[in-house]
Amino acid sequence: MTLAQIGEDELLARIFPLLPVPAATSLGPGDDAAVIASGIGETGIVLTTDTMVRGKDWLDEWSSAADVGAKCVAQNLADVAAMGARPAGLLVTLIADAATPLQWAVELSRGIGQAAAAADTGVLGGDLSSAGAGVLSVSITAVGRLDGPPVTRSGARPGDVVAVAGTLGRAAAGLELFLAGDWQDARADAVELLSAQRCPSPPLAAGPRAAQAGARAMIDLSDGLVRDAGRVAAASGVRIELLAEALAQDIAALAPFVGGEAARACVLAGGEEHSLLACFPAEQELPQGLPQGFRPIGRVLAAGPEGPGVTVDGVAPQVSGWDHFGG
Ligand SMILES: Nc1ncnc2c1ncn2[C@@H]1O[C@H](COP(=O)(O)OP(=O)(O)O)[C@@H](O)[C@H]1O
Ligand SMILES: Cc1ncc(C[n+]2csc(CCOP(=O)(O)OP(=O)(O)O)c2C)c(N)n1
Ligand SMILES: [Mg+2]
Repeated sequence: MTLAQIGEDELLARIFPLLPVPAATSLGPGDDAAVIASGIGETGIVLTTDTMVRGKDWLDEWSSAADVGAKCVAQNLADVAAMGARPAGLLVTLIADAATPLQWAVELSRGIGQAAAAADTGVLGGDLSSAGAGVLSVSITAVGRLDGPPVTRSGARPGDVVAVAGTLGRAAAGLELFLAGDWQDARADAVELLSAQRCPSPPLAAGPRAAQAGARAMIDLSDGLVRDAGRVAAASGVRIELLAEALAQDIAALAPFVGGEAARACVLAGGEEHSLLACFPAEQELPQGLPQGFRPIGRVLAAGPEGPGVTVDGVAPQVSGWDHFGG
C-alpha cells in the first residue's frame, strides 16, 4: 500500500490515532490550525504549518524566489485567518541543496519579509537544513491570536448561509496557463491570473471579521471549493448546497482564458486560491448582513440519507480537487 493509493485524508485518519494531543489543547489536529489557550482570559493561540516543494508547488521557470516566499506566507496566514485569528508571527524553514544560489535564499527571504509586513506580522525564527541535489523546500509555521472562540470546520448548521470572501478559481486558471506553456506573451488581464498562481493574496482581514460577525464554520480554500466545502460538510455533518447562479460570474470571467469547461473546473476544484469559505446564521444572508467582503454562494442543508457532502443545484459535482498523493 502506498500514499498514492490512499490519499491525504485517509493518511491523516490513519496517523491521527498515533499522535497524542497535548493536555489542555483547545483544538487538536484536523482543522485549519490547532488552538491552545493563551493563558489570558478565554483567548487562544492558533498554530499551523504549510510547506512548498520545488517541482510540486512551483517551478523556477514561472515563480521567482520572492514569489515562493510570499505564497508560503499567504498559505499559512490563510489558515490563521480561517480560524478567525490575526497573525502573531512566523517560523521559516529552508531545506536546500548546498548548490542553491545565495541570491535565491536572499530573494526568498525578501518575499517572506514583504508578505509578512503587509499582513502586519513578522518572523520569529526558523531553521536551515541541507538536502540532496536539486531539492528545495520552504516550510512556514504561523502563530496567530484569537480575540474570541475559534471558528472551526464543524459548526455549520442546516439553514446557515454559505459565503465566500475572495476570488474563486483564479490561481488554478493561472496554473492552467503556466502548464499550457505560452504564458510569456500573456495579455495584461491574463497576467493577473498568473500572479494569483505565483503569489495569491487571500482576504486575511475577512477571517477575524467573520468570527466577530458570528461565523459558525470557516475554511480556507487550498484544495478546491468542492473538496474544502466537503471538509466543512463532513466535520459538521451537513450537506453544503452551492448555487450555480452564484458561481456563474466567476466561471464566465475565466472562460476566455482557459475555455468554459476548464473555467468551471477551476472555480469548483481549483486549489491555492486561499479565499475564505464561511457559514453564517441565516439572518445574515443579505449581503449587507454578511461581514464586509463576503458574498453568499449557497446554503447549508441537513445531510440526508446520502450523508454529508457538497451539491451544486442539488447534484453532486463530478470534480475532485487537489490531493498531494493523488487520492
Ligand atoms: N503529518 C501530520 N501530522 C499531524 N497532523 C497533520 C499532519 N499533516 C497534516 N496534519 C493536520 O491535518 C489537518 C489537515 O491538514 P492540511 O490539509 O494540510 O490543512 P490545510 O489545508 O488547512 O493546510 C490540519 O489540522 C493539519 O494540522
Ligand atoms: C509545479 C506545480 N504543480 C502543481 C501545482 C498545483 N498545486 C500544488 S499544491 C496545490 C494545492 C494546495 O496544496 P497545499 O498548499 O499543500 O495546501 P494545504 O496543505 O493548505 O491543503 C496545488 C493545486 C503547483 N502549484 N505547481
Ligand atoms: Mg486550510
